[in-house]
Amino acid sequence: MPFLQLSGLTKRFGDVVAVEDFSLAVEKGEFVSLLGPSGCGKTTTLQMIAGFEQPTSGHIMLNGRHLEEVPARNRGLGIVFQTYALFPHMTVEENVAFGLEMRGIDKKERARKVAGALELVQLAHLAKRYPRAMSGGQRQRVALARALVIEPELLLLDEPLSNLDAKLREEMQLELRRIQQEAGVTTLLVTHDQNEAMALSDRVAVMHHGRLMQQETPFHVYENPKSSFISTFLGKTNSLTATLKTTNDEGSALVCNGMELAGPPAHLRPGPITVSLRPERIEIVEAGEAVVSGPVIERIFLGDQWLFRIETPIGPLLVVRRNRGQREPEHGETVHLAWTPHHLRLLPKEDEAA
Ligand SMILES: Nc1ncnc2c1ncn2[C@@H]1O[C@H](COP(=O)(O)OP(=O)(O)OP(=O)(O)O)[C@@H](O)[C@H]1O
Repeated sequence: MPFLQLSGLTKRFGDVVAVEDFSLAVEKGEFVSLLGPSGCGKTTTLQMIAGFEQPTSGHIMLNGRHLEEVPARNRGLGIVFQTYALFPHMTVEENVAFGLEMRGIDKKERARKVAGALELVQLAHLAKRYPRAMSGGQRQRVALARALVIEPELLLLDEPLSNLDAKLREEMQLELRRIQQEAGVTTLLVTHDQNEAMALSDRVAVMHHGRLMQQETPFHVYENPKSSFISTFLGKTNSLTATLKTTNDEGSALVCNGMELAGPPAHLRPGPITVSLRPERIEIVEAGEAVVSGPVIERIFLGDQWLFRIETPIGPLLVVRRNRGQREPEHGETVHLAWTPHHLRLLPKEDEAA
């Protein structure tokens, strides 16, 4: 039996179905992200696990116990919110010690555990500080130490890094992963930030309209999205409308804006489909090798990479190239593009409306 098992979890608020028939299994020590756009039901799912919301139906099992009947305070979970929720009148060590005090842990043991938790988040030197005299990143570490000090069976993180600026957020992502692995704690993270979910998680569970759409490793979800919603939500992609003409074990034939294209074998019926082509899969080639050609209509330098938008007969294509310090096409210059057919992902058309 998995360490955490959500089975058929559903939550309705009046007419609104916030979470629908959501099932997910998480193994001990695993880091899983619930990823999805605003309003897809991520927080509601976390709140049901935490015990702040009652499921309309479904079950939550943690380490062999049914959690539905257990009051929030007795679930023994570590929780970190976006706002950190530190006590402003308490020092860092008092904040971290609070949960232990509530549990009646004696002073000596408390001091030992607090020291260990502050060590883990690398804040031992700031134990006597007050939260107001700390940066956002440091406060976030205090919140983490406070959640981890009780040695929770499960750590729940609700958008914990979204109040930090971009650079600090990236640093804290690495930190969060290190801390989670060192503590070995099973972790569920709620985020709408695909980079964060990919950087941190063993597995990503993508949600849309209260439902679980796909749950696999970040690499697998990125490379093999099940729907066009997922392919556009996770990373950048070129989404093309096409018609699948024929398919067999060798490959498929597509028509996109009147142009014939070769694709990989498809598990779809002939007819309208969506084709996803990742920008980093498109190469700039010589005229003779081109699948499509067209002028550069946008050219953006991002330091480590270049983004180009090329006007082609199958529509504008986004192309990403690693900056290697070499000459890159100019605005208006005609470029020739190619890709291998098996890099196309053929997805059902209906998904777009979902
Ligand atoms: N207490 C509530 N009463 C009524 N509707 C609610 C309540 N809480 C959430 N909802 C609705 O349920 C849906 C899911 O909300 P939820 O907060 O779980 O989404 P989310 O994916 O976490 O979004 P965000 O990232 O914006 O917080 C939304 O349509 C929301 O308006």
